[in-house]
Amino acid sequence: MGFLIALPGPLSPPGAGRRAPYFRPGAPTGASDLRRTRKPTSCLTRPRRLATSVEHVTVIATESLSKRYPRVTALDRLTLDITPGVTGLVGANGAGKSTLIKILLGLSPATEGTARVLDMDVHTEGAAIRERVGYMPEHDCLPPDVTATEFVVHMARMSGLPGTAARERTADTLRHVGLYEERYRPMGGYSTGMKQRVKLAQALVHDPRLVLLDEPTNGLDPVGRDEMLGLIRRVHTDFGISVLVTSHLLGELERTSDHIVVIDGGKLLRSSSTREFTQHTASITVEVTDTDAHPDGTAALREALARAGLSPQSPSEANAPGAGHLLTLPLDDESVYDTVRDAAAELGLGLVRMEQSRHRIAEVFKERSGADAA
Ligand SMILES: Nc1ncnc2c1ncn2[C@@H]1O[C@H](COP(=O)(O)OP(=O)(O)OP(=O)(O)O)[C@@H](O)[C@H]1O
Repeated sequence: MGFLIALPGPLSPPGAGRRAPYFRPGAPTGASDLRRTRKPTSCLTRPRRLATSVEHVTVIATESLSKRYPRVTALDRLTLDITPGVTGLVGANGAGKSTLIKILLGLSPATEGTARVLDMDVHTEGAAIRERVGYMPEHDCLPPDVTATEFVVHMARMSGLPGTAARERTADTLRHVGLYEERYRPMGGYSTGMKQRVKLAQALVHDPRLVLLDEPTNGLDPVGRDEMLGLIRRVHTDFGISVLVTSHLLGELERTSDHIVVIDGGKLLRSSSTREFTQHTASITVEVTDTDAHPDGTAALREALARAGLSPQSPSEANAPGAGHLLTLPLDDESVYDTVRDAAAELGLGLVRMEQSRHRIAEVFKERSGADAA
């Protein structure tokens, strides 16, 4: 979905140009009040609204939400309850992620069911939702001849920020996404990673309570992905803004998200905390050093453990970097820890790591589809 950066004009969806007023309901609204009360740039320079006692509050709630196009059902009776924090929405291409975001922004009507965002009805309160929600579209949609500063200032002004505040908040936001040095260059010369950062900055500049990020790691190399995922995590931890972030890669969001929702063919496959997804398995992972006496310490330990009646294995991701130095062992009881420690000590090997293994999200689904096929 690449339809929206909220530029005014015929290409903008109805209401897309309405972004957040700078002041929250109940806050002072006049320029003189602004001068009297607070410095308008402070929001991105200090933690704000960190979710504490309101963890139970629902940020997004859908009930039996469906969207049918003439030839395809994009969403099929989807019921979700998303709380504050970072939520990963994972699904293959065509699973319905962008369709869900369009409905949540009040830009596309659902065929059936209901959806509420920040306790507002997407059907009747779309404009109010867009005032309080930031949105980062999936596709490249930045004007090439415009600098990042000009663009983000424009978006901030459209959100109702006065000129000076818009410029100051733009500088803060671009600094937050790591584009401060490059902010006066036309965006046509930016790399994909820089463009993604500008899109993130414009989603944040109006101080939203929630941001919807559609495939923010699209087109990025592994380092760029890691950096973007780190930035997204900080949007919540540093500023208390809730995040719904989509990806078609199952494992990508597990370090970034508190909660993971998986959809397939518009249907909900699973929604649970990342911790539940990646719960401990009943095995431990062990890593030891090599020594002069045992140049392959891992092999020596494997033999010693086998002699002690254990069944050491190579980890399931055998091709992963460093996997050749790891052993996994079934954790039948706590004595396994002692056996490993004693074996390593007898061989004179340093014990680098001995920890209970965790599921990877991808493994959970591999196991499940294996069970389904059986
Ligand atoms: N305007 C539309 N008219 C008809 N079909 C559509 C429309 N928008 C989306 N679809 C279809 O709905 C399904 C879900 O599309 P959607 O864009 O929501 O998926 P997605 O999970 O975001 O995937 P991607 O990351 O590839 O965009 C797809 O089969 C798509 O072809």
